Amino acid sequence: MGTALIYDEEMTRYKLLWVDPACKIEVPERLVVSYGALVENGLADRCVSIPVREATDADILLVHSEEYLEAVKKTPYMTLEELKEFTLQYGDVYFHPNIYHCAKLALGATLQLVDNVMTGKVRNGLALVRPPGHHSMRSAASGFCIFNNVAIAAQYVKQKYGVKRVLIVDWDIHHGQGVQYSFEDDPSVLYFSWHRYEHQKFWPNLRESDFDVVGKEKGAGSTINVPWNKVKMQNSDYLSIFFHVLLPVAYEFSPDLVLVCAGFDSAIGDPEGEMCATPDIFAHLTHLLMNLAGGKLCAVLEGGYNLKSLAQSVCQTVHSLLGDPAPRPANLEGPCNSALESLQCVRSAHRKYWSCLKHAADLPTSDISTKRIKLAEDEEEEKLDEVEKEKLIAAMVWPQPVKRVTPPTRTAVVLPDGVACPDRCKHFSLSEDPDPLVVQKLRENFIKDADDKDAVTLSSLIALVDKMEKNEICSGLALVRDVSMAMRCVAQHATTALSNRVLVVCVGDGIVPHRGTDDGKTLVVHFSSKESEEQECKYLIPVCLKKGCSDASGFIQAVLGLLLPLGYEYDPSLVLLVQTPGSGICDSVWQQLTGLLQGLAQGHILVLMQEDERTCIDPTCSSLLGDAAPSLGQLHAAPPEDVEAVENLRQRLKADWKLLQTTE
Ligand SMILES: NCCCNCCCCCS
Ligand SMILES: [Zn+2]
Repeated sequence: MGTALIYDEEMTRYKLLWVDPACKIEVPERLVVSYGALVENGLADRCVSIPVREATDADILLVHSEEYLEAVKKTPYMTLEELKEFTLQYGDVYFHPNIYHCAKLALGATLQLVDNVMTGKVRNGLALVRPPGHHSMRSAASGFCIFNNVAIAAQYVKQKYGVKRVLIVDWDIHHGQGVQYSFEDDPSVLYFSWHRYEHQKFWPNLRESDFDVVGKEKGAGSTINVPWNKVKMQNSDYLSIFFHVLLPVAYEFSPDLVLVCAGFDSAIGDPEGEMCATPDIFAHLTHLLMNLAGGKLCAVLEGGYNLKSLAQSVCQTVHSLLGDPAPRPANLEGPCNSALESLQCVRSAHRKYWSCLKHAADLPTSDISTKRIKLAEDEEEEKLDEVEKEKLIAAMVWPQPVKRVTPPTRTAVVLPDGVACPDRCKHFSLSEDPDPLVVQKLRENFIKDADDKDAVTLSSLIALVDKMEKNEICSGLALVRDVSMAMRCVAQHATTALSNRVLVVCVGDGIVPHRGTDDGKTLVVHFSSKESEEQECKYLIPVCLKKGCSDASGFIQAVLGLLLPLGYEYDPSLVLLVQTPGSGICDSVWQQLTGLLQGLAQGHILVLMQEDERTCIDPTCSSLLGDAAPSLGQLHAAPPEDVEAVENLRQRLKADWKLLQTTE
């Protein structure tokens, strides 16, 4: 299934008609450069183009009041003076004779997107719209927003499709207070937002944007607010929140649909956010959400005011929606202290609502809620001259995102004779006889009993890895007689011949290679149900799960909170995913793991399985081909001893691996 792109240039036909410094950044060029970049990068053509429609009154009244709608309906006929007058009753927003029409198109575009995703016409998509929506409230416009596109979409799918649970991820740099107010007592809609806050000193300066506001009554726990109390947050800060707050809760919640308030003012260069996360981070944020809800993800444009980073971030998002491998998450370090403080506060505030956070630490000693009052007092701190600051931010530079091309072959498979090659995959075998020298070396190093078949298989694997290195093949699956031997052989070849870093993820109680773990060329993470005899060290990490990998909840929480942070910080050029017999892992969990790991190494992942594991071939290939993994369903609490084991491991390893930190 494809990716929808919903855009209409009519939404560029309104703009600020008077002087208002607070609104001058919200310009029609935001859509022009975003759509233009999608066309220029050949992305628009790869999407399913779906026409916008005008929202109806009924659509709008799902969230807004009749009196507000009636008032907005009058604006097309207002004079300039009347428009200014009408605007004064709201904050940081402006009206225009054509903005009501455009607001109906923005909402209509959003609903067209959710209709096409919910009916399976497409898997996911992006609605490129303005005016944005997440600040508008039941009876008020705010923050450039007229109708709350995403909040209405959530009510709409609940009503029209009987959707039980909707996750809204608001990665815009502002708090979508309008969305929060719509669902604060509604447990069926989980609203997650991070936002520049600076202890309530940043717009919209609301007390209810802080981490300790978690929802009301039945909705307690279904509002997650992550305040950024400093600017210049980076990729590591954003990923830490995904690994240690959003993803664990999202998997436990198990939404039927994911809506993204896709604001890109959280990217570097934006005058509003003043953050330092680079546009390619949205490739990963999107990818990390794409295995939820069976892949049903609707992204709706909110903010984004630096035309260059906005256009790049939009392209990164659409590349991922299309299934293109993400660029490697280069040189991540740990979250900064302020981010760590917010992380710890949010996890602490939500531990009584989410079993995945039950073991979260208490509030930090330096409880930041007290800072809110103190900072409010000393307002006189130096105010960098606005104009100077805007110049500095506009002058920010960052590397051009790398071109994201999908290799000619997406997935190659090495299978025993007589096993059919799954469709859409390419059967891989040696084009000519294996090089006798290579065979000789293999025999010396890896093959004890001189079984010629092994030599051919290993030679094929080496050739396959070489083609992945050249980006001719993206990913691979191989069924082999002896997975341990194959694992050691591939790891050795990749780290020596190709001087790479290899992340080896072993699932099951098989043997684990020790080579390369001391010089950091190989990072081995081994999930098994048995206490391991291996000596744990920085690059050899045994993860003992009592229930093994058969308990979906315990396993997936270990993947999200331990394996992904390790993998992203290690940033391998190849991922080796090995399933040894007896892992007990079920297909859907295996597919989630395979899907999530493809965010690493530009999607270069090689899966090794025992040759008699025939049932696993199709699910594994489906995931390697970029199909969304099936939803795991709502996850019960993970076995306490497994949670404990992962928690202890994280505490021990966080000195070496900063992305594992969850407390300051
Ligand atoms: N310095 C200008 C202040 C603008 N404040 C409102 C921002 C609304 C963003 C919507 S994503
Ligand atoms: Zn914003």
